[in-house]
Amino acid sequence: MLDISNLSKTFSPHTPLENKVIDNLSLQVASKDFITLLGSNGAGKSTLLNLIAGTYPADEGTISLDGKDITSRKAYERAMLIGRVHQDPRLSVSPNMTLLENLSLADAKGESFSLKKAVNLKRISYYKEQLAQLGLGLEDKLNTKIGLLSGGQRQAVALYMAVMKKPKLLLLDEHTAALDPRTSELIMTVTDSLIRKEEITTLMVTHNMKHALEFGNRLIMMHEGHIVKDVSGEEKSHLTTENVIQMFKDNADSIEDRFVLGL
Ligand SMILES: Nc1ncnc2c1ncn2[C@@H]1O[C@H](COP(=O)(O)OP(=O)(O)OP(=O)(O)O)[C@@H](O)[C@H]1O
Repeated sequence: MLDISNLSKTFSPHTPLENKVIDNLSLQVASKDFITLLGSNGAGKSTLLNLIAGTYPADEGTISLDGKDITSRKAYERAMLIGRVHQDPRLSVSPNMTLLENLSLADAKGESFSLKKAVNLKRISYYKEQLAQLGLGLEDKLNTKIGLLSGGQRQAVALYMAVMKKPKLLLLDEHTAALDPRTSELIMTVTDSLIRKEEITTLMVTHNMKHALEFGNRLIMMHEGHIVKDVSGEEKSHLTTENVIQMFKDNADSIEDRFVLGL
């Protein structure tokens, strides 16, 4: 489904700051896989997601999605196939626009439109129905600017917008990290139910070990631009936090406090 082959990326090449962040990485992701991606700071997790999304090009290697080679496609072209939610909601939604305007824009993704034309009043009852299922009271906030919503509500909107057009792939980059623990749990529940409902293949970067264990069918650990551990199915379902801490000890230089705090 997602086929990454011999991918490499070096920042600031041929300078004293040269940094090979992704090093000949290959990864095959099956349709409907939900992968939790762990790794220490600077392991290359966000860079991998950025390369998949086309934020910047890879130096070497290929990426194909659903049988199509997307390696040289621009980010906006890939956005038709790939939904994305970041830690910072401002990267996923437009805070100065209302919820309705944001949803209308996401709904019109890939079409030429003016905002006035794009705000689809006929869709309001559909949006309300869908938003009500998220259980965060968003169905009554359609005319509220996104910037005035709570952090959890914003991330729920970002998630909903990311999956609205049924992307082939969903990339989640620490999308609950800026939320308080209770809201983070709530957004993970919403995330899991949207992924299951829409059956979307997902890669989720997280520093929360509990989430990495509880969600998804496959867990990958990265270190220094490599995949150092890849556990799936039965084996993943039996993993414990102690196992993951041991994985860090065996494969990474150190384990940071924020991983342990995620327990
Ligand atoms: N656009 C960029 N230009 C230069 N260096 C970058 C760029 N993006 C990332 N890096 C560097 O690449 C390395 C890997 O960064 P990346 O954000 O992919 O790591 P990560 O595994 O997501 O880490 P974290 O868990 O801390 O978010 C870091 O040393 C970072 O400073």
